[in-house]
This record gives sequence, C-alpha cells and structure tokens, in this order.
Amino acid sequence: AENSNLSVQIIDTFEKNFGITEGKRRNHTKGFCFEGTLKPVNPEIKLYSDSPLFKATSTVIGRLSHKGGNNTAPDNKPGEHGMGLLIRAKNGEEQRMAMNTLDFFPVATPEGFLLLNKAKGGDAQAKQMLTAKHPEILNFKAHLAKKIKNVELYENMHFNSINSFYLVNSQGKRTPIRWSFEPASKAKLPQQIKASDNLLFDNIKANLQTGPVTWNMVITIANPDDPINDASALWQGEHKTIIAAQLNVLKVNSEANGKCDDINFDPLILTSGFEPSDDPILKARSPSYAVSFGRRLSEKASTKK
Ligand code: HEM
Repeated sequence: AENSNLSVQIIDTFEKNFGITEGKRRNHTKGFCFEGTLKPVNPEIKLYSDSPLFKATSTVIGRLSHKGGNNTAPDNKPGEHGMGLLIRAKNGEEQRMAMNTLDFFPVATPEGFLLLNKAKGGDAQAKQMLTAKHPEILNFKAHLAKKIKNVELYENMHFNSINSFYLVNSQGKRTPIRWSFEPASKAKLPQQIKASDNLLFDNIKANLQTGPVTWNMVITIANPDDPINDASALWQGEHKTIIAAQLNVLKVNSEANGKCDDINFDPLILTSGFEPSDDPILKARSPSYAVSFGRRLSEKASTKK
C-alpha cells in the first residue's frame, strides 16, 4: 500500500531507483567528512543580517558527496555533487546547509519531485504527467544539455543554495537572498584520471597538505522581480553580490573516521539573522531528510547489536 505521506513516498522512490545501502543516506549516499572554519570577511553583510555567522569565526563539520543514491558512484565520470555544512557559531547557535552543483532545481514542487523520481524509475504514467504538470522540467533539461560536463575536483566545484532564504537584520528588515560557495583557488586535475573510486577524496587530501582549501560564501541579493519561492527558476541578469564569509577546509576524513556520518544536514536549521522562504521544495526537504535519517540510523543501530 502506498503511504500518503509525501516525504515517505519520495524516500521510497530513492530506495526503488537506487536500492538501499544499509545505514547510509538515501540520497547523496557516497561521500566523506571534512572539518574547517567559516570566517566572516565583509562587514557590509551585517546591514542585511544579524547572524552570528557574520560576527566571528565559526567551526564547521561538513560533508562532500555525489548526488544520487549510488554508494559506489564513480569519481572519474562527470556528475553532480553536494556539500553539507554544520556550522557552530561562537555564540553557540548552529546553522546547517546542504547545497549542490545544480544551477537550479528540475521542478518547482515536492509533488513534481515525486513524479520525476517515479519517471526515472520507469513509471510510464509518471513520465506523461511530469511534463504535463511540470513544464518547468523542459527548461531544466535544456539547461542541463548545454552545461559543460567534465570530471571536476571538489576543490573546483561551485555549490548553490538553490532555494531562497531571507536575511534579517537587527531592525527586523528581511532581504531575500540565495547563496553559493565558490572556489577561491583553482586546483589542477591530475594528468591522468585513473578509474579510482577515491580520486576526489585522495586529491583534496593531498592538496590539504599545503594549506586549507577555500571557498567564498557569495550572497546574491534578490532583484524586485526575482522569483523567491520557485527553486526551478534561475535569477537572471545583474545582481548585487557580497562575499560575506570564507570557508576554510582544514582536513578530510572517511565517513567511518570522520564526524559527519551521524549528522542530518537539514537546511531549515538556521541561526538568527536567517529565515526560510516559502519555497515548497525547501519546506519538503526537512521532513524528507528526517525519513532518510531515521531509516539509516535504525539500520546502524540494529547492525551494532
Ligand atoms: C524535495 C527536494 C529534495 C529532497 C526530497 C531531497 C532529499 C534528500 C535526502 C533524503 C538526503 C539524505 C538525508 C540524510 O539521510 O541525511 C539529501 C541529502 C542532500 N541533499 Fe537533498 N533533497 C531535496 C532537495 C535538495 C536541494 C534543492 C539541494 C541543493 C540545494 C539538496 C542538496 C542535498 C545535499 C548536499 C545532501 C547531502 C547532505 C549530506 O552530506 O548529508 N537537496 N537530500
């Protein structure tokens, strides 16, 4: 029988399409942990946000991952990737982020995402309904077809919030934004890309021996006509941006040896100075991540016994 809970249904489609890797995330399954800091670099951002993230350096536990539920996704093939952050501000507040390398989301609603996953799993009726009910998918497909697809190192990837949020300043003024973590330096791809499963991990680990790997947190302020609650719509044209902070990754660890495996990178855990938008995709993420988190933790607990 099909469960009426949308998040449960969506997680079930991940399990159907990719299978289950016991004890692991249902999406972004293959990944590794890192540790570092987030340092504010431009006080201008305080005009927009009262967040402790912009007042002092925070500590970070993060995770870099392949998109999708394949725990053995190849590192030597082009793909989409993710970055999760758990940020502990100096005043004790905590914020979590989960970003990916897509420029925007394929569909505007979680119902659309369920249809998309069903269509990917071969459901003919879902395929038909998908384009009829979610014509925005055509724009996504056209964009993806034009995107250059190379094998890329994590150090060189751009990670996007995709969903919109609000910054809130000390006067309570709300400003709609999106953000990206953009590489502050360029890492060289090895001359020969071997069919190694751990190319991406090995490379960043080697790079970290000569110093931190750094991303700039670039905040994009919405223009008046930008869609706020539609993750399938790119913000077009000129925008005001502020490099608000710098992420310094200091070390990486496998999931088994790191600190990120038991973290749910729920993007609705925000510090004061941030608020969620009403984007229905953003709102669906919390309950969906919780279903995945619950399943993998109970599997881990039962194998430990
Ligand atoms: C309705 C839409 C979405 C659903 C149902 C969904 C589902 C999931 C699930 C089930 C997980 C694993 C959670 C866990 O077990 O801890 C996950 C992880 C993740 N998601 Fe999403 N996702 C959605 C949208 C997005 C969007 C818009 C982004 C990018 C901005 C994104 C980025 C990520 C990343 C980076 C991770 C990995 C975090 C980690 O390393 O643990 N997701 N997602």
